[in-house]
Amino acid sequence: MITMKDIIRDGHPTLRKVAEEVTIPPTEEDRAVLKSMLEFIINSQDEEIAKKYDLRPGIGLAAPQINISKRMIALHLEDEKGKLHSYTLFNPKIVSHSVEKTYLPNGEGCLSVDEVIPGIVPRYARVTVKAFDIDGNELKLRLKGLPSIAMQHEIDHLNGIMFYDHINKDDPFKPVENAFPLE
Ligand SMILES: O=CN(O)CCNC(=O)c1cccc(Cl)c1Cl
Ligand code: NI
Repeated sequence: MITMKDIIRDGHPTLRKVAEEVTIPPTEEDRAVLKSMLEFIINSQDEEIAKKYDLRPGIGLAAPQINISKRMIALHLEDEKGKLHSYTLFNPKIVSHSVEKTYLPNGEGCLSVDEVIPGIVPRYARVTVKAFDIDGNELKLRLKGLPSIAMQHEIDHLNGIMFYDHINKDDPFKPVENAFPLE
């Protein structure tokens, strides 16, 4: 099982690389790694397991965070309507997005960043994503709200981008044009 010791931290070069596309159909090994990434996220949200293994909670994980520079991500979160969004994806790609932007009022965090970095992280309010599922089938997702924000945070990891790269360095809480707080 993945634990915090497997997660690389800011400064590790892999976090700033553009990850390689996964060959489709995926190998058994790629499938096993992706499943273990989802398992970690679910474990990190389980009070007992997280306490037992000292896991920091997360709603997503990208393969570069476990030093695997491949385009694989896992997400496991509920949206504002209580709908579960649980995804294990290969080669996710944003194919279209809203002009409107949104951001989490309390900012974002990252398992690969040990310190809290406050500030507005502008994200597209809505995204359409094409990807391949755990079996190599192509799928299309239309997301808004927290699922949309988390998807963008994870796809950024595949392109060597960290959430704080989006924060205004001069004024972290400066209003962003056409961006509205979530909730
Ligand atoms: O890349 C994934 N992580 O670093 C896992 C830890 N961060 C989070 O769960 C998290 C927290 C707040 C906002 C967003 Cl969008 C995310 Cl994703
Ligand atoms: Ni992250």
